[in-house]
Amino acid sequence: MTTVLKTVDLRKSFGSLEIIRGLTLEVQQGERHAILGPNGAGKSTLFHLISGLLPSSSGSIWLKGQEITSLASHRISRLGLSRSFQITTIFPKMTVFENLRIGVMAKHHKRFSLKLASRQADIISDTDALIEQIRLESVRDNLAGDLTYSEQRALEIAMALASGGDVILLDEPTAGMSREESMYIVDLVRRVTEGKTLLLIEHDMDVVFSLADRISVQVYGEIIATGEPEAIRQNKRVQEAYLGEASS
Ligand SMILES: Nc1ncnc2c1ncn2[C@@H]1O[C@H](COP(=O)(O)OP(=O)(O)OP(=O)(O)O)[C@@H](O)[C@H]1O
Repeated sequence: MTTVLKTVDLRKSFGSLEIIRGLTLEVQQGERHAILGPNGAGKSTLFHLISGLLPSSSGSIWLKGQEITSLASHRISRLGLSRSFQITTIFPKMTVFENLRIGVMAKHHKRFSLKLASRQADIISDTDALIEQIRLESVRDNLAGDLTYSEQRALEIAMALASGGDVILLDEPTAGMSREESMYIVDLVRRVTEGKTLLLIEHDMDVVFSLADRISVQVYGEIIATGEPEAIRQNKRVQEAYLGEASS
């Protein structure tokens, strides 16, 4: 097993409030790893630290063996880490194709050696391949703002994939969805992360237990347990801290 992403004794304070409190996490290459935890546990903050959106107060973060703790987010992205946001980040007045083309262009602009014309042809075919992958061909030229909620979330996931990263961070991709919509997203996430590494924040137990190879439980800024779904389900500390609370 190769560790692809790691945090070591990570801490983050906002003023005098410590939100991430010595958090150590290891994500293995190729796994789908879910972070489960109650509201306010600091899960989104953890993603902001890993993706370079916020600086950490102390501790370290490693991607593919390279320390990324103080790197800017665009440099972390270039090393192969892609993320989606809990808040919708698509452009509503642009079409599905135009939205995705922005992400794809970011990837292609790294390859300066290519001639402009062939680069543009590549951008179009990569964008269409992505649209096919998320099965939004029928709404390719519709404005993103006119899509259904679950289609918008699918587009958002595709935006995270567009930059071509092989370590994908998704923050609550099924938030606010019906059961049917959630299962559509679960199926989509499973397909599009095939062969990649996924770190996923998710509240929905059914989603977590059907998608994750391993689960880490985050409570008050710390990981209190990591393991395979069944071991997490049986873990007494987890039951007391989270699962008990969730089912009450
Ligand atoms: N920029 C900030 N300044 C001050 N406090 C913040 C900031 N960002 C987050 N917090 C606080 O940190 C705590 C953790 O927030 P965070 O969004 O990381 O939790 P979460 O586990 O993702 O919660 P949820 O499941 O509700 O999204 C919250 O109490 C929040 O108010």
